[in-house]
Amino acid sequence: MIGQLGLPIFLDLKLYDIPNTVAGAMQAIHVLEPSIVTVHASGGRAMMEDAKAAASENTKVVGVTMLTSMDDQDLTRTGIDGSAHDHVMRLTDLSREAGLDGIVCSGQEVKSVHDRWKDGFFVVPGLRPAGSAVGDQKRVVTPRQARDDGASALVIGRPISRAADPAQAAREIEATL
Ligand SMILES: O=c1ccn([C@@H]2O[C@H](COP(=O)(O)O)[C@@H](O)[C@H]2O)c(=O)[nH]1
Repeated sequence: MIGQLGLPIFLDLKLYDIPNTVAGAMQAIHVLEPSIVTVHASGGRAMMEDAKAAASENTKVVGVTMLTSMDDQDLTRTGIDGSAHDHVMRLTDLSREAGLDGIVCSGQEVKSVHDRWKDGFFVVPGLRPAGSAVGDQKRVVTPRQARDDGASALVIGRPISRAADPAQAAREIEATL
């Protein structure tokens, strides 16, 4: 339906599997002609290389670095030492080396990511307009902050979908940009 409306399709599949399986999934979605597909950067370089190779020519493949619902402490609990910032930078570099088009990161890192990858495509979720409920997100910034810091695409879910008047909420956010 979205495709029939002529709107670009963002498939946030967050693929995370061995290279052969991820490549098969990428081939299976050719029919949808997605503009953007996500894979987990922590799946490794070979997986990302094969994902990109199997994607349609017009599909941007972006690597999810570290979920915006996690902070430094959550990262440590997964067995990874160091800060969220450092982890995102490491996975950004790996995504770039693998030939991806860009990454997914929080608005707290997008300025640094943009500084080291000038022509990358950066998807930023975890966005909250001032005063709106944070919910399960931990690394949040406002949509305006993310845009000013170099985000290519803003992902805004519940502040719009759970608003009493979603269309009005979207307009109010747009007015801040
Ligand atoms: O690190 C990530 C990666 C993806 N998401 C996705 O973005 C939206 C955010 O929804 P909100 O309601 O605005 O929190 C959701 O679909 C997530 O799966 C993310 O939040 N963080």
